Amino acid sequence: MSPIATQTSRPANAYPEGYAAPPERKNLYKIAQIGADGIGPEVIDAGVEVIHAVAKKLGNARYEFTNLDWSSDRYKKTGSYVPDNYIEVLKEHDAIFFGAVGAPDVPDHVSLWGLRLAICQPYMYANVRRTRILPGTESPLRNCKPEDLDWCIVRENSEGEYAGHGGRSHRGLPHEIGTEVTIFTRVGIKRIATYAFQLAQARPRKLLTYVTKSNAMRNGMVLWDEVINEVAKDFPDVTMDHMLVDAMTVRMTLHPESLDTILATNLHADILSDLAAALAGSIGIAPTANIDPSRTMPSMFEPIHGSAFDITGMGIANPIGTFWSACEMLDWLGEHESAELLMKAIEKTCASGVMTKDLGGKANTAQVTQAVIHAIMSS
Ligand SMILES: NC(=O)c1ccc[n+]([C@@H]2O[C@H](COP(=O)([O-])OP(=O)(O)OC[C@H]3O[C@@H](n4cnc5c(N)ncnc54)[C@H](O)[C@@H]3O)[C@@H](O)[C@H]2O)c1
Ligand SMILES: O=C(O)C[C@@H](O)C(=O)O
Ligand SMILES: [K+]
Ligand SMILES: [Mn+2]
Repeated sequence: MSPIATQTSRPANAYPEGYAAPPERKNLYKIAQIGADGIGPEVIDAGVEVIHAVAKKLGNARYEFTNLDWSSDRYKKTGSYVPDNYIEVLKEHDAIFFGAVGAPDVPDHVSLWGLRLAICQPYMYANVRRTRILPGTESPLRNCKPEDLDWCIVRENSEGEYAGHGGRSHRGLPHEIGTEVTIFTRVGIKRIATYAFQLAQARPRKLLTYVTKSNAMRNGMVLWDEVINEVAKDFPDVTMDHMLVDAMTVRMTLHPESLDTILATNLHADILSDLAAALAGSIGIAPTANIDPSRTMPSMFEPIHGSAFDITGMGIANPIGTFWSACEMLDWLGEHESAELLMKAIEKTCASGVMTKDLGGKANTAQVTQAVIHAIMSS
């Protein structure tokens, strides 16, 4: 167990700029809008509204959204989530603003691979997931104050347990086999580790905890440990420690203040980031940035949650995770002032008690959206 570091100030939405030059400011940004399934379109429509409000307030840039119908409905009609030239279509945009994919009448592995993974897996190897306890909201952890939980999880987004390798044989027989082959490569580990160190370095505490399971998993996870320790030599100013993933769940719950930047594999970070969102109050608040650090592809921004069949169409989905994802998008585009304005408006709205049911409030999606827009316009 590592020493418990003390909290400094709240970090800005800092992204490392070590791979590609920061983008040039533009007057007009083209955004691919993919609400997709379930509550996805509900929260993305709300997100588009607040981005337009930010643009109106600051008058520094405009945002043009291309509303793409890539979804399970499209799949059911045409047999495909995306058109054949989907990468070319996306490349005409500066960023992708994504809701969620998954429908009750399509197998989840078909929908996920048909859309989210088709876009992110080959191109956006860094999945960045920040977590904080927003003002006016509460952690389910007893005595956990907002300053005790301020994390940035870096999830490997291209390989690992979700590489898509494996197969099925002897179908339907008692000795049927299914394999899910985990792929770890030196290249894949080195690039995500470098990214995570740069991100940790950009945050005030300069503290990186990396997570593996290199006791039971004795090949690929040991390669992770080795490569991360090699990369660490280039970042002497970053304090690093290591956790096995099972013990990490305990540390997140009992010593949240001891963590800052967290690096983990595709599967481990998928699970730990949902846990992080819940420990900060709700899965409905947490953002995701799927980043291509080379800026060859537009990066994709989405709330951490899925399509939430149980509340679809009720107008009660929490849009904060989507708004925070919009902040991440604006920041990645280089519109730092816009990102800051939107984050302040989110915080002000939560602090005023206008919140959805998942956070213990009474407001619906539209009321939270209007409150955030009001906070933007009156700032
Ligand atoms: N990135 C993605 O597109 C993504 C992510 C996760 C799950 N999924 C897909 O979504 C579908 C449902 O998955 P699931 O149920 O495991 O996870 P989920 O995130 O959709 O829902 C889990 C629980 O959290 C609640 N919830 C989620 N977002 C909320 C919000 N904004 N406000 C209030 N409550 C919210 C839901 O009502 C549900 O009770 C599946 O098809 C799954 O594959 C997609
Ligand atoms: O892991 C995925 O790709 C789906 C979902 O669980 C997510 O976290 O985005
Ligand atoms: K999502
Ligand atoms: Mn997930």
